[in-house]
Amino acid sequence: MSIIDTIWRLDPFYPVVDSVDWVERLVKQGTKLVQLRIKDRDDETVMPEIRAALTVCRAYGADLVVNDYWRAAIAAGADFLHLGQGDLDTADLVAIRAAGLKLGISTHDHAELARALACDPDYVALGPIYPTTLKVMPFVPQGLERIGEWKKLIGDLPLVAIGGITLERAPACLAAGADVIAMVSDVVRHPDPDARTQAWLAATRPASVRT
Ligand SMILES: Cc1ncc(COP(=O)(O)OP(=O)(O)O)c(N)n1
Ligand SMILES: Cc1nc(C(=O)O)sc1CCOP(=O)(O)O
Ligand SMILES: [Mg+2]
Repeated sequence: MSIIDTIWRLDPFYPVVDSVDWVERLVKQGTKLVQLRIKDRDDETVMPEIRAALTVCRAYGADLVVNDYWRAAIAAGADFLHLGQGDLDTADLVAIRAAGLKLGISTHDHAELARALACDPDYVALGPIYPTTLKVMPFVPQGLERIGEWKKLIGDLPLVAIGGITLERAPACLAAGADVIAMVSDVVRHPDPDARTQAWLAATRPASVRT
C-alpha cells in the first residue's frame, strides 16, 4: 500500500480504549479508527478480545489497531499494530511485516523518531502533546511547535498526536500539522462519552462525507 493510500485510510479521530465493549460502543456510532490498548496481560488472554474487536470493527467498516501484543495481532489476522519504543526491543518486525500488518510507532524525542523511521512505519505518533493523567511519562509535554517540527521531519507519513488532547485542543493540533488525533480520557472519561464521540466525529469528518 502506498503512503497516499495510508493517509486516505487513517481517520483523524482515533480513540484508544481498553475493552471490546468500548470498541463496539465507538464503532457503532461511526468511529472508523480505534485502538485496543489492554495492559499487563499475556497473548493468550488478550487473543479472544482482539478477535472479538476485529469482528466488530470489520462489521462496521472500522480499522482496529492492536496495541503491544504483536504475536496475538499476527495470530488474529489483525490489520494494524501500534508499538512503543520498549515494545520494539522484543518485536519481530520481519514477522510483523510478513503478516501484512501496518505499523504505528510512538516517539517522544529525536532519537526515538530516528529509530521509528528506521522501522519504516505506516504512521508516527508524537506525545504527550499536553500533560496527560492517563500514565506517568518521563517526558515534558511536547507542545504545538513540536507537532510542526515532527511533521516537517516525517513529510507525507501520517502524524498521530496523542496525550492530553481534548476536542477543544484538537483544532490547534491539526493546524500545527497533526493528521490524526488520538485520545483516551476526553472520550472514555467524559460524562457523556456518546455525545462526546458524536462531537468528535462532527468536528473531524471531512465536509465531503458529512450527512
Ligand atoms: C497512538 C498511540 N500513541 C502512543 C501510544 C503509546 O505507546 P507506548 O509508548 O508503547 O505505551 P503503551 O500505550 O503501550 O502503554 C499508543 N498506545 N498509541
Ligand atoms: C497511551 C499514551 N501514550 C502517550 C505517549 O505520549 O506516547 S500519551 C498516552 C495517554 C493518552 O491519554 P489521554 O488522551 O487521556 O491523555
Ligand atoms: Mg506499548
